[in-house]
Amino acid sequence: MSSPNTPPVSAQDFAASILQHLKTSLGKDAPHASLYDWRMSLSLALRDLVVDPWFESTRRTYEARGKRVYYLSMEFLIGRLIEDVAVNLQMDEVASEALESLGQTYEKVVADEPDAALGNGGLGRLAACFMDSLSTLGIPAYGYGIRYEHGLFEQHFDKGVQVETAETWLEQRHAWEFERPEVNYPILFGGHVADEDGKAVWHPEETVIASAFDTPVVGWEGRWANTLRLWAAKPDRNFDLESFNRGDYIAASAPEALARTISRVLYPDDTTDVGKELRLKQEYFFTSASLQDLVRRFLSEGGDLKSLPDYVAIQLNDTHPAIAGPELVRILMDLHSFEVSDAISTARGCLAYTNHTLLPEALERWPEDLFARVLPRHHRIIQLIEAAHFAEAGEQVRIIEHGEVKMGELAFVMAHHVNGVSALHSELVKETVFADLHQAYPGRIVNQTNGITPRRWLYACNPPLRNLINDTIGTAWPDDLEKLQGLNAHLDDPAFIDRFQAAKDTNKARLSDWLKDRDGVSVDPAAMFDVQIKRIHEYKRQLMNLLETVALWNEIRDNPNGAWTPRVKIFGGKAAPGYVVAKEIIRLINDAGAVINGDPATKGLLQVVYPENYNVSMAEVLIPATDLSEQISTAGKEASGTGNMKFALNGAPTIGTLDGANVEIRDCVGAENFFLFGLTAAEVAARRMEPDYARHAIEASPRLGRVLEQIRSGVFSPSDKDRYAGLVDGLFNHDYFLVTCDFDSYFDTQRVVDTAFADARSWTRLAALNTARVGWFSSDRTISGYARDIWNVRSMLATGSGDRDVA
Ligand SMILES: [N-]=[N+]=N[C@]1([C@H](N)O)O[C@H](CO)[C@@H](O)[C@H](O)[C@H]1O
Repeated sequence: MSSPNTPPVSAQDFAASILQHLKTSLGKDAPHASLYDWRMSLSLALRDLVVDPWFESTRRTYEARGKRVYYLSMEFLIGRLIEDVAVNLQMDEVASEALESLGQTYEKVVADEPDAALGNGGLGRLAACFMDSLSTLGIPAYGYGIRYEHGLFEQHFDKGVQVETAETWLEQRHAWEFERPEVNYPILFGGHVADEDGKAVWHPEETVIASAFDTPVVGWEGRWANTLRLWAAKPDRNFDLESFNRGDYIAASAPEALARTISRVLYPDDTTDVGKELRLKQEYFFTSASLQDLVRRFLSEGGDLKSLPDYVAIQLNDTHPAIAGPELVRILMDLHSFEVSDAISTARGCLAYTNHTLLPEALERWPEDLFARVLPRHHRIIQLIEAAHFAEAGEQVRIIEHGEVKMGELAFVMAHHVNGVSALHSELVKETVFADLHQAYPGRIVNQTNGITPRRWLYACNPPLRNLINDTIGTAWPDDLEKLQGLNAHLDDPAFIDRFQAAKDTNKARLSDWLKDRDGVSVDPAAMFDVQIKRIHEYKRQLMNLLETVALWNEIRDNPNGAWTPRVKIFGGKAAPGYVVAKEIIRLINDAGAVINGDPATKGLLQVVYPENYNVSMAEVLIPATDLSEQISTAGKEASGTGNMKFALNGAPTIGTLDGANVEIRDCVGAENFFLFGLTAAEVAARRMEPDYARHAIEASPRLGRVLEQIRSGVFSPSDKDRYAGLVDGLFNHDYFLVTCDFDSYFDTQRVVDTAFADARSWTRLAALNTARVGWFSSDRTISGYARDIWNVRSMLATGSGDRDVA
């Protein structure tokens, strides 16, 4: 079945199209084709079906003079695209049949595609989910980012230690992009600003060219397609032949190498301020290119820049593109002769900013001298913006302070709206990081709780459950996810519960086969798959999960005849290469896992698995197979989380704290259907005031004390006894994330989970209930909220005149 808007394509026709591309695009005939050839031919054949809706969407937006959304993000954690496009075009079954008729296996061909890993974690994946929802809702939009040559590093374990190697997604041709050599912009750096005839004129020292690569993003049923425009850096001058002829080959290729450095690699830090000059240049590079591009488009459609806010809604994904405020002011003042106050108000009318974290180390602050050296014109403009802000709201909050340029404050002052990413987080943003600005600009901070696209995170990654849902409530849910509520009526239908269990079992069997094939690891699909997959960070408390695992190991060995619920503890996640403690935690999980997995006393009852190189594609295999979702961050620290939503949607109940979007998930599924533990955000703040709170917590918990002593004394590092002494001492002396204080509550709640899981039918009912009640966490709902409350844009779909209400 193909979508109503794409021409019906039979498997036979589609097979012919694949063969055509094999011949003319890959220059191969079927008998000599490699997996790469088949994968590319399939991708190109699918891409052919996206081009018409893409052109149509662009044409209709142009004709309607509709308002466009511009989503500026340093990260787009896309993953693979074949299945996403096939599913959105309703071509997945046709594609599978076509390949089969050509003697190929769809799953095998799909798995050959490298992930586009242009992001670190939640922030980057959210941007990718948002692009899918913008197209599905028919909202005209561009995503703007950087076409990194190397995405997030590849993670390997060397004796349990994380080692990083460069990611190489572009070593092979990227099938989904269209190069736009005609779309390029000069990006200026350094130099000085001179006052000439009363005007500030920037004389840059360095110029790099930003060149565009476009990827169409098609929505559900192919009704609309937007553009993801990624910028690559190129030198502004040709190859230096003279140096080459002189034999100075380095000098000859230096301009190219230097320029390309800007889009060479993604900085691997998640929720940490990078603070490096190259990072600032990356942020300005893509932001300036994007603003120059959208202003050119607006003017080419006959627009008057004074009305720019009526046609352009720019969303800043965190502070990484916060330079957009001064840059748009520069473009309006220096290139279009706006007065400073008009330039500032016009720019603010276009800009909105999303805050994704409260962690102080993540708030970007650039040394003023570095900033002024790299962006001398913007340094001046920020002083003008700050002066206007002082005039409007007083001088409580400065943008430039203590020799630093604070990008959060700059983004806030230059935005008409600022939003947090969960209800709890948005309140904490008002009470903490932006408390003064909230006072000065009441009503500017709003909430837009995150969401996930159900097309990738249920329809595509979980066929067994998808089919069950289709059979039970029909097929309208993929772009109207709250329709899943219809499953509530089936929770007490034994046949439905049987099928739900069967779907989970199929996914668990698939995961165990995947682990066996990939890593030679055998897991028992009948055991509870207890999964924590996310970036490694102390506030996410993978360490507490490991401590509980060791405590359970002790408990089982102490009570070998106890009625233990077999568990497989599955961890997945990368640590930023420079994050020493996080890398220690990874090593400890692997070291402890090796000892526990080798212990005959607990074999079959407890196992630790940590597959290398967690990424989007791995999440798509792990999440459908999960029984228990670990969302155990210190309350007040995880702004939202989005993995929590994916697990619940795929029928995995949550053990978690009242943090981020966990709070709203618990509200949706019901408190009795959520395994809650731990201190609340307010209690965390109070506990931190108590002296020696960690030591007291450990003294009060012999179970925890025993585990810490085992780790400190080298039980899991016999060849290097003191390997974890520092890590354990750290818990005793400055357990900032209250692992020690929440441990007992966490351990006890895990035992409640054991008992609940032992009753298979009621557990399956609980799992199905989660799926039924988390439809609200669709990124379609999130984007509808942004469209209504922040962007004031309308969908182009229903009536074709851009006035369908997307609320
Ligand atoms: N940066 N950043 N922030 C995060 C994630 N680490 O990427 O953004 C994500 C997307 O908003 C949040 O879900 C998550 O809680 C938050 O920590």
